[in-house]
Amino acid sequence: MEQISEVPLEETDPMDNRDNSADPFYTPHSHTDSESSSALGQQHLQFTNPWDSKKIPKQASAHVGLNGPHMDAAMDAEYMKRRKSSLVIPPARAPGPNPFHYDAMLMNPSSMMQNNSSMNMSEMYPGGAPQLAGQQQHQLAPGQMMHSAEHRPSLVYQQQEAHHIQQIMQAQQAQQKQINTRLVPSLYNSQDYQRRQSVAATQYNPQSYYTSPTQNASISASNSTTNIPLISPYRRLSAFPTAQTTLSNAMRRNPEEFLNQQQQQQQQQPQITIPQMNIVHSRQDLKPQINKLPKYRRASLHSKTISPLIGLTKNLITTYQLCSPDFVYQTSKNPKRVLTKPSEGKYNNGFDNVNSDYILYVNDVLGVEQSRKYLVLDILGQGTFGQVVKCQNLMTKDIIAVKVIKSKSEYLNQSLTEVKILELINEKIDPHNKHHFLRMYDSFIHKNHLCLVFELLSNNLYELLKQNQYHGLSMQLIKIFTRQMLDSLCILKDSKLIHCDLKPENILLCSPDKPEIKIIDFGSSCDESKTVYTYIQSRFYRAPEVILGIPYSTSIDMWSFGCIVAELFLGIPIFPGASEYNQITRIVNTLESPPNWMLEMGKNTSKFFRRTTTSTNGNTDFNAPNVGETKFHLKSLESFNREYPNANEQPSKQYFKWTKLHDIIKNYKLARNIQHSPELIDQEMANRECLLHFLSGILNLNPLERWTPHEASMHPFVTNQPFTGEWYPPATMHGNGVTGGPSHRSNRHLSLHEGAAAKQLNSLTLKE
Ligand SMILES: Nc1ncnc2c1ncn2[C@@H]1O[C@H](COP(=O)(O)OP(=O)(O)OP(=O)(O)O)[C@@H](O)[C@H]1O
Repeated sequence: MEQISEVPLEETDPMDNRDNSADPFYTPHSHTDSESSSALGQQHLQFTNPWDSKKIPKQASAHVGLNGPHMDAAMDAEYMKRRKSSLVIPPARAPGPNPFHYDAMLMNPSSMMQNNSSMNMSEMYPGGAPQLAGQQQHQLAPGQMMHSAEHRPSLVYQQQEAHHIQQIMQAQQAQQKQINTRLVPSLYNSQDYQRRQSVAATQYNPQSYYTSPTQNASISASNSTTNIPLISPYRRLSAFPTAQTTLSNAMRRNPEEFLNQQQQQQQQQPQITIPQMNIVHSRQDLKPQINKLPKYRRASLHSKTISPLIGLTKNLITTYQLCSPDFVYQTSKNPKRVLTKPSEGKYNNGFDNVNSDYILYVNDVLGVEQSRKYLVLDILGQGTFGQVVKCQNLMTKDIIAVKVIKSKSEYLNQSLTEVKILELINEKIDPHNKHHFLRMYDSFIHKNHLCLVFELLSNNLYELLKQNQYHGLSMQLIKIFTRQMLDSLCILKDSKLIHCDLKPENILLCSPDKPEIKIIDFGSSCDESKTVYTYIQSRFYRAPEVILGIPYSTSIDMWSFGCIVAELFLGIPIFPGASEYNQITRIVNTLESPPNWMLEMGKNTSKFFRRTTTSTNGNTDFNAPNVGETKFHLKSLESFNREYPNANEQPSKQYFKWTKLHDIIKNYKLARNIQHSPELIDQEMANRECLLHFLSGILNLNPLERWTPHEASMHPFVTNQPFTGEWYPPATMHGNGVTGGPSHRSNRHLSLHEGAAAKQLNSLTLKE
């Protein structure tokens, strides 16, 4: 099989292709292309880790509407404002007319009226016929307005505010003389409309039919133009109080008596209770009150009521159909949105872009066989090997994920290995789908592209951290993920399979609301006895033995696993190396130097380390032949740049205040909600102690001492047994050649193991 070419030390790393748009670790030097994004095109919902209420950051808490200690006053006020407006309940309404008639009328009232001449007014407007301001103005001279007064009150749908009423009462005498000629509904004042919209119907007061002379003057002026206020007539009508014609006659005969009667009637009528705003102090206060049959909700097509939220989201198509019976939804009529970037055709008869990626459009169909046709719905991610799209099986209607591999032969060949390994895992190794491996359903070729059909999963762990504003997850959640990853790693080790590309991007949640994960992307995987490639693993998660160029085994997955666990705690990668030199520098500075036997064996050791030999007289002689004790020193930045001027290595960016793993973990900031509880702080610090011990057993530079997944599974961090400060893995059948022992063995012990280690590693075939 053709090997993906080795990349010179100073070049960018093809394994790094995460979406770096908001990544604090993004440096152009450290990644290949920012287009290659695992989250390309995805809309990132603001994720607030549902299993980690403790750690929800301030911003995130606002997103989910959580109130409480995380909210500051300004946010609180804004939050309340939004809640207030959503609590305003519309007034009781007569059955509404077809809103489309109204809209059309607003556009062209006269033609609309003509078009609807066959329809009688009561059919169109069951609540009473509205009169549009402009239309009214056109048809009636000021003196004539009273003739249509029977209809006019029907247009008044909102109550006046208290001070208006007072004004009205004062002007009542004057109005009595003019009432027949000056009764103009205040509705036409669109500002009033806007202001009153949130005032509920219980304050409805017939006095509001009257307007003050000053108001009338301004209204008359505004109505003298043909402007139609930008108010939906549907809304006007919907709030229209019924039986207005008789009322207005009575009102005209004796307005004073009428008003008194109305006031008395109103006092006798039971008051409608409007929901009151309450300040939300805690989560408890957010308990929703659910009415089985809420008022004012529109009916669905099946005569059940549906909430406005459902109506405008889940039931959008039904909502459209209710508004316009002619509306028919057809996906095929949707415009085809391109999902691939760049979208210009270059190869494969224009089907592929410059990167040999198939140019995908929404509503494309992948596959030709009847039962294997997949309708493209959206993009899920993009990686080195191709694009992953959300699709629907046109026959079964199942929603699945399809990975469309690039059409280049090296990617195709490598992906055929992924197919073989996934088939092996799905059919033989984990036939009952119990060990957190991705399921593959099908594979086929479409326009020279290998397509792999997978079960649809949710966000990957990198996206999870990103959406959590790069804050670490709770201990509880880290433990849940750790157990599942270890379960998979045990199975892989027993099957002698190496994943070779474990990273947060390749661990996906099964669904957004459950802490259940699966491991994906077996495109770089291999059998432990066939470790063909030396340039493997994404840099941040690359094991020291791979960097140094010595034979490797399943223990490289354990290194990546350790880096992932640390990242889940810290929220950001523990070793975010900008180059291989930078990567090994970070590892050495944070942990320790690799043992001598590794450096002696490493093909790449001389790139990064300077060998010194202590001569017999005790002087350090860099160039002396091997006499006395040999030591390795990491090259300084200056000497590395002198040797490899093209590398142009930059000083390490410091993402943590502390250098050593111990200090980084211990001093990591405490979650806000435990900061004031000494008890919770003690518990957190005990958990950190245990995590630190766990990590130091896994992030052991010596692959032969690094804990195996079976050993790690027995650690108190995983089992939740009490951690006493010391723990040694019990001897297991699954060791790395050295059974048991703490991560920090003495140098004396190490030297004893060196011979055995070298022997064992040499027995692994290294084909290059
Ligand atoms: N089954 C799936 N369901 C949902 N999303 C998926 C699925 N498989 C992959 N993805 C998304 O697509 C991204 C890329 O997938 P994958 O890692 O398989 O591609 P790749 O080309 O092999 O990437 P890499 O560069 O890591 O090798 C993943 O990080 C994930 O976000």
